[in-house]
Amino acid sequence: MELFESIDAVPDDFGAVALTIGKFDGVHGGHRAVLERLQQIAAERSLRSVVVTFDRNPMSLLKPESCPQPLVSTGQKLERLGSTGVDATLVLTFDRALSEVSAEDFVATVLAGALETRVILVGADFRFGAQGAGDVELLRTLGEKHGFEVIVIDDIELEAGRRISSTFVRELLADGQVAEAGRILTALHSVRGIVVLGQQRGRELGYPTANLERMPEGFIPADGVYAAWLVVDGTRFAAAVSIGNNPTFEGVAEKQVEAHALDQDFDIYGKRVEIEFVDFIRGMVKFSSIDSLVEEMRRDEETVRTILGVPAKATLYK
Ligand SMILES: Cc1cc2nc3c(=O)[nH]c(=O)nc-3n(C[C@H](O)[C@H](O)[C@H](O)COP(=O)(O)O)c2cc1C
Ligand SMILES: Nc1ncnc2c1ncn2[C@@H]1O[C@H](COP(=O)(O)OP(=O)(O)O)[C@@H](O)[C@H]1O
Repeated sequence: MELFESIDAVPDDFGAVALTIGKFDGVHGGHRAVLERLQQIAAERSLRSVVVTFDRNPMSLLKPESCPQPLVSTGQKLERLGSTGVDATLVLTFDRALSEVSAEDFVATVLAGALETRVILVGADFRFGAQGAGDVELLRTLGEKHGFEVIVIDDIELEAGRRISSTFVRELLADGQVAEAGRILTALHSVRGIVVLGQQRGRELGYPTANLERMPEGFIPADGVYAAWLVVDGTRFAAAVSIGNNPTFEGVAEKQVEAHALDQDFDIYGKRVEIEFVDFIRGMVKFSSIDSLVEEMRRDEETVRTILGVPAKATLYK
């Protein structure tokens, strides 16, 4: 996938395109269905398939108090978009200046200027331009002027009838339902960040944990214990993950996202690692003793083995 980080980066001879435009937060199943349709249309008409997206949620600038936490960072989003097979993604910096561009000027400079748009796929509720003044109707009118067709795509629904949306995935994650979220995302939900120093206690408990930096990439699921994969330098390790402020111990103010890789002993401080959530095991508990915490962690480890299909360590007889 080619990546353009501004309209100026699009080469003049890039060619005619079919495009879709949006936040694509999470690149969930609904997004993927749209991107498949986009690629079909592009192939039928010998056009290149392009996604136009933003470097942040426009709401973070326009209405920060009600802007939701993103499901994925821009980096994670671009990786996921790349895996869908689209030819290119144009990432627009959503700053004050862009927020003030009128609907007409946006179409003239981006869709009909930097890009040679022939087809655009949008949802029925698509809004664009300053104050969201542009709608599908206006886009159609502008399409006649600039020579592109507008195709409106229906909402993609789950079997249960609920619309697939980033909001739905966010609600599931905030409730710890990572397996269900993964089903809608069509990929495991993940967070990633640098491994930093924790309280240096894990090793003493028999469960060293790689603690992620304070603001990792990706939406942090509800506090609790999870079965997950810890990805280090491209290798996946089965892991028991804990999210919360370790209530058994006093004085951890910040929420910790930490992963214990089963059967491993490695030094991964300073590495950028990814945690892919598979299933929820239990909530965070304030134990009355460290022994009862460790006992529960042992049970968690066994549960992780069952969920991920990792056999128990071979017992060594001396
Ligand atoms: C599988 C697992 C389950 C955990 N469950 C709890 C828990 O229920 N309550 C709690 O206070 N801490 C829990 N923790 C977090 C531990 O308190 C924490 O890993 C330990 O204090 C080490 O912290 P450190 O990495 O900052 O040294 C859990 C950790 C793991 C790996
Ligand atoms: N199996 C393992 N899973 C996770 N981290 C491990 C493991 N074995 C060793 N480590 C290393 O030990 C560190 C965690 O040790 P710990 O005593 O919990 O200290 P901290 O409080 O800094 O997390 C990790 O950051 C990692 O570098």
